[in-house]
Amino acid sequence: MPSYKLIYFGVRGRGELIRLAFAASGQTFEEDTITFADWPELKQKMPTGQLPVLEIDGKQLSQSLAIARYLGREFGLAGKTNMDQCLVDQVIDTAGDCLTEYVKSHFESDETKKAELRKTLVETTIPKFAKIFTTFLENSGGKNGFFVGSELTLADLACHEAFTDFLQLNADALKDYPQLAANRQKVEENENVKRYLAKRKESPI
Ligand SMILES: N[C@@H](CCC(=O)N[C@@H](CS)C(=O)NCC(=O)O)C(=O)O
Repeated sequence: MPSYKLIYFGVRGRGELIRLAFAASGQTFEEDTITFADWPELKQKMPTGQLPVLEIDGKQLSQSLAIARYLGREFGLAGKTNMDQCLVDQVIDTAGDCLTEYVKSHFESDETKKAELRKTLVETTIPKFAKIFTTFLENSGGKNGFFVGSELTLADLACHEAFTDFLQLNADALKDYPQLAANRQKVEENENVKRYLAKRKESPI
């Protein structure tokens, strides 16, 4: 078994799909949580000058989604066929788009602009993504409430993570999307994920 070390900040952010992939697979990994005070020095030593970085037996991998997909393939969460992998990937990349939108408001320092960005997120962006994910759920041929195949994949984990952000802005964000709400529940019923979520610290991002 290789040794895994995830280097990231103490937030969910772009590290969380990686953590969820480890958690769902019951795989152990070490976490090196970087403080913002320590970051400028460490930044120089990271391949892209950004985090997350996953070290596998000391080899450094960058780019959160490349890392998540690698782990997905290692742990059987990536989809079984080439087509299934693409169906999983379209959900992962859409969840990445969700995060990109969410962080715009999160890191906005002007309170008036922040409120405007949040209003757009709640009224327009979140419903738009909820519809896209629902279409994926309907069209990807998944069974048992999962996006792809008949078991949990990175697609389910990525959508769960995107809505962890969105539900903080609007607790009713899934009210009109029953298939998505049911998919979220399926993820949370996974015993490994349930254990992980029960211990996870609250984080705004
Ligand atoms: N495309 C990269 C983006 C990585 C990224 O934006 N990392 C941010 C944290 S989420 C970071 O390292 N920020 C600190 C910096 O750029 O100095 C990925 O998905 O890993």
